Formats: sequence, structure tokens, C-alpha cells
Amino acid sequence: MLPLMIDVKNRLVVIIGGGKIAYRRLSVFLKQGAKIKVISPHVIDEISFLHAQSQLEWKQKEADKEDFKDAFLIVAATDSKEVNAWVAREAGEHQLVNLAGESELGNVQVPSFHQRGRLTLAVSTDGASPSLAKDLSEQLFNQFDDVFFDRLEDLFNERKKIKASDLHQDEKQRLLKQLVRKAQGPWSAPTDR
Ligand SMILES: C[C@@]1(CC(=O)O)c2cc3[nH]c(cc4nc(cc5[nH]c(cc(n2)[C@H]1CCC(=O)O)[C@@](C)(CC(=O)O)[C@@H]5CCC(=O)O)C(CC(=O)O)=C4CCC(=O)O)c(CCC(=O)O)c3CC(=O)O
Ligand SMILES: NC(=O)C1=CN([C@@H]2O[C@H](COP(=O)(O)OP(=O)(O)OC[C@H]3O[C@@H](n4cnc5c(N)ncnc54)[C@H](O)[C@@H]3O)[C@@H](O)[C@H]2O)C=CC1
Repeated sequence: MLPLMIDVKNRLVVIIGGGKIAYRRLSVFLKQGAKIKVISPHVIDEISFLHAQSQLEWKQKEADKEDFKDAFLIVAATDSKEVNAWVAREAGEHQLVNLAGESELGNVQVPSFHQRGRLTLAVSTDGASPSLAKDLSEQLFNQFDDVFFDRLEDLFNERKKIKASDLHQDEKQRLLKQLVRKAQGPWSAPTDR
């Protein structure tokens, strides 16, 4: 599978199911600014709380095709394999589909990831061990300290200036390479700290 960064801001994400896993998925999309619609006869308290705060839409019913026809991304997270597989079959060929259980029936998998500032680290084990993916992404992320994130922001700003300058393309390339070399110091916190 190919890792991509996807902007879901203001996009419709339809979550089929209202349990613990549905909540874990929708929390991620909500944080990224997606519009969330939950389709489920029952939802856990955390979801009904968000609904009461108008942070998401909730249709209290079993899913049918109409519910997800306009979705940018569909998450099937019911406790029924049959329902989840049906969602995967009925989804349009241009829609993104994630199945919390049998992910191979969909076309999107959710990796374990950490994000701060402009850095995103994601780990996928393709379902071999979600727990290991979680541990690995935590270990990798913990290597970076506050200094790193300040430097990364500086890099972003300096690079923007070089890109916008009237310098010759070759000179821009030279400066951009120099920028990376300059930045390649001890990026991360020493391990004995
Ligand atoms: C295929 C995938 C779904 C997809 O496509 O998205 C999938 C599938 C399944 N997970 C299961 C179990 C667990 N999943 C977790 C945790 C996470 N699972 C996540 C992703 C994925 N899980 C995708 C593959 C990612 C990969 O492998 O790299 C994370 C990264 C993201 C997220 O879910 O939000 C999140 C870490 C959150 C974080 O990083 O913080 C834990 C541990 C815990 O909850 O702490 C357990 C219990 C222990 C264990 O089993 O390891 C089961 C068995 C269910 C059953 O028993 O019925 C299935 C189904 C199956 O394998 O058939
Ligand atoms: N990706 C992951 O990390 C994990 C995935 N899973 C998978 O996710 C599935 C869901 O897990 P939980 O949230 O714990 O289950 P749960 O039993 O807490 O929730 C299931 C939800 O599906 C809803 N539902 C049932 N039939 C429906 C229908 N026809 N239309 C709409 N909604 C319907 C129920 O009302 C309920 O809200 C599990 O069956 C398992 O396959 C489980 C653990 C971890």
C-alpha cells in the first residue's frame, strides 16, 4: 500500500457504526477538520456527547446505500462482518473505504501516527501487529525534542524565502542543499537524556 498525506478538511467522512472503534476513527478525522456523519442505531456516550455539541451529525439507524453515496471517505466499523463487507461492495469506485475489521476489502488502512508542527511520523505493519505499529511510532517520535521542531519551522521559512527569490535555479538548488546540510546536526534529543 502507498502512504499518502490526505487533506480531509471540510470533506464528508461517513462512519458506519457507533462503537469504540468508530469513535477512535472519527476522533482523528474530526481533529483534521473533516465533516463527520455517523450512521448507527446505537452510539457510545463519547459520540452522543459530540453530537450534543453539534460537532458531528448522527443518523440513528442502520446504514443504507444513500447514507454514504456522497462521502469522500467511508469507515465501516460495525460489529458485523457482513455489514462491513456490504459497505465495501456498495461504495462507489472513486470513494475511499476503510474497514476496521477486514481491511483488505477496503482501499485505505489507518497507520499509527504522531504529528507535531510540520512533522508526521506514521508506521504501518499492514495488519501484522497494530500494537507493534503503535509502539514503533511512539519510539520514533520520542527521539525528537523541542529544538528539532523549532529548527524544522526555521527550515520551512528559509526554504520559502529561497523559493520566492529571483535567484537562478542552480543557485536556488545549491542554497536548498546547503540548508539541509546546515540543519543536519544533532536533530534529536540524546538517547541518555
Ligand atoms: C488493519 C487495521 C485497520 C485499518 O485498516 O485501519 C487494524 C485492524 C485490527 N486491529 C485489531 C486490534 C488492535 N488494534 C489496535 C490499535 C490500533 N489499530 C490500528 C490500525 C489498524 N488496525 C490497521 C492496521 C495497522 C497496522 O497494522 O499497521 C491503529 C494503528 C490506528 C487506529 O485504529 O486508530 C491503532 C493504534 C492506535 C495508536 O497508534 O495510538 C490494538 C491496540 C490498542 O487498541 O491499543 C489492538 C489490540 C491488540 C492487537 O491486536 O494488536 C484487530 C483485531 C480486532 C479483533 O480482535 O476483532 C484488527 C482486525 C484484524 O486484524 O483483522
Ligand atoms: N482497527 C482496530 O484497531 C480494531 C478493529 N476492530 C474491529 O472493529 C469492529 C468494531 O469494533 P467496536 O467498535 O469495538 O464494536 P462495538 O460492538 O462496540 O460497536 C459496533 C457498532 O456497530 C453498530 N452497528 C451494528 N450494525 C449496524 C448497521 N447495520 N448499520 C450501522 N451501524 C451498525 C452498533 O450499533 C454499534 O454502535 C470489530 O468488530 C472489529 O472487527 C476491533 C478492535 C480493534
